[in-house]
Amino acid sequence: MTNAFFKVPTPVNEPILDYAPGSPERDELQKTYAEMTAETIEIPLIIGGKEIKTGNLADCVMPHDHQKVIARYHQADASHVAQAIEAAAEAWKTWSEMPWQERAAVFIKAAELLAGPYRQILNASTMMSQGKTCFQAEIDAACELIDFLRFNVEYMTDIYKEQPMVSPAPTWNRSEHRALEGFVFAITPFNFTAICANLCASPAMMGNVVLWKPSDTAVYSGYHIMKLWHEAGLPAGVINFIPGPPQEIGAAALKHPDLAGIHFTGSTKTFQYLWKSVAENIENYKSYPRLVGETGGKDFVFAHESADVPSLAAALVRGAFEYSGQKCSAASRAYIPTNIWPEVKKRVGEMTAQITMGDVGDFSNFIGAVIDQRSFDKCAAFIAHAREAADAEIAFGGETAGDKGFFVQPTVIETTNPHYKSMCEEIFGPILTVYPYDPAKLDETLDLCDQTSPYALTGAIFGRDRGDLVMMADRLKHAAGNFYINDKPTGAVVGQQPFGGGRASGTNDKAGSKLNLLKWTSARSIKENFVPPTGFAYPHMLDS
Ligand SMILES: NC(=O)c1ccc[n+]([C@@H]2O[C@H](COP(=O)([O-])OP(=O)(O)OC[C@H]3O[C@@H](n4cnc5c(N)ncnc54)[C@H](O)[C@@H]3O)[C@@H](O)[C@H]2O)c1
Ligand SMILES: N[C@@H](CCC=O)C(=O)O
Repeated sequence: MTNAFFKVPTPVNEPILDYAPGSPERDELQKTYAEMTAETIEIPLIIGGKEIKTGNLADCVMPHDHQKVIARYHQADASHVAQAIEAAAEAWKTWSEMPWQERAAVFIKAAELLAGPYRQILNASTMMSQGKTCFQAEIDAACELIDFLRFNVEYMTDIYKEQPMVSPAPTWNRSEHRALEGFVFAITPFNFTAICANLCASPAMMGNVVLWKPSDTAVYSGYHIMKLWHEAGLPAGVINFIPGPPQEIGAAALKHPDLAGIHFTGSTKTFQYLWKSVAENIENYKSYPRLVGETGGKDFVFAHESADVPSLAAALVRGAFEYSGQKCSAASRAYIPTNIWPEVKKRVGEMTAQITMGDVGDFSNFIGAVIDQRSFDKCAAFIAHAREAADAEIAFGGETAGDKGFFVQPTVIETTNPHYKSMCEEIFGPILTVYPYDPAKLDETLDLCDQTSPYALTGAIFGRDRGDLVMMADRLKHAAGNFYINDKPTGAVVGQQPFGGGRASGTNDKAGSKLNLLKWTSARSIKENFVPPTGFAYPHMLDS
């Protein structure tokens, strides 16, 4: 029992290390990467803190060298889901009752471990399994995850501090926040180690227990996250790691009466499937499962003719091609006025030609490969379609090479048709489609941008005149949950631009914010009456 209102350490964004030649962080990361790629590890399930080997093995490979097996992981089946639910229920008894400051301490410690000894382990594992360059791994697996952990602890205390405004005498009104009754099912994508960890950590921080099904292409970094939680002192059974076939694991968890929430990031199609499954089972649950999903995007850059050409061109290249366009925020369609397009195109072409692509262990590369064969084939199909189309052409790039790694050259498609296939559909690869528009048709082109895709995740506008910027921002108000003015549409930072989109892009619960944490708690309003009435009659019933 402690008598104090604790104040948590004030969160600050983790500084991004630059990995310049000769820097200590570069040496350490290169050494860690070399050591980790030299061995093939075995990855068990982790249920109730115990390692479980099912014998049903699958491989983890590197996207830039897909013959290189870095791990063999044991896959769960429906029986392991049942075990994990049991282990989680057991852990819930103590974890959901643990004082908040003790839960906070686990995640603050995890942040410090990650800022220190775990930094290069998580960076190297993200480079190896998800094909990120050192810089892209650093901003994700190290900085963003540290920020999620530190800032969420602060947001959690903000939630707990909020109390009813009024307690008329002789009463005292109070609010308390309970864990959800049951387990949260965290289903995570391949592309951000920080997102995968946070989808588990944010419900757990609020006192919940979690079943975690990682993407089959991010099991390797996921396993290292589990080690981080363990070292930070997270009790057994709070987060249970169950990689394996999505349909089988999903079906077993989704129909269970104790499903209290789904914390998902991934494609729109998968989230819609999950939502439908919950709807079909709705009568079987003990409570209404909370559904939080951040999903696909078709993110845009829209330029006014007054846009600064050099910064617009740089934003297109970085926004579209960093991490091979595999950020949900990546610029994938652009609307550029015809009177500035020739100059923008020249600059984009010059920069694109300088992009280096290859093994991410070679720090001179700007990008690696796309995640897997499926993604490679999808990119190749979009490129082939553009080569054949009468209303589109390949302006730059367009080469692919899949023998050693899943390499797709950064590609710019130019189209005369604002509804051309790659202006509308999410690709999730290094392909940017540009529609040069007549500047006299600004108004209708803004409508096109707003209405062309079902998504509303990120978007950027470029221009100089404040009146034009205000008008464009207003017209595109619902087209993006993360909106940028004269900047690329990627690279949101926790504590600065909480992340998430609307329409088909998700429930917009803003990862890395109080809004998200509120989903993982069930409030109880308490009224205490110090002088309760002793009779039933109202004053108007009394004799005068
Ligand atoms: N909005 C955001 O914040 C955000 C962030 C990152 C990625 N994304 C989106 O994620 C997608 C790319 O990630 P991905 O390829 O890993 O997505 P995905 O939908 O293929 O997979 C996401 C997760 O869902 C699981 N899954 C798939 N089918 C399932 C089923 N039937 N039952 C249970 N689980 C199932 C997968 O195994 C994986 O763990 C893109 O669409 C991207 O835009 C969105
Ligand atoms: N938060 C990241 C995108 C996450 C999705 O993949 C960004 O803003 O670039």
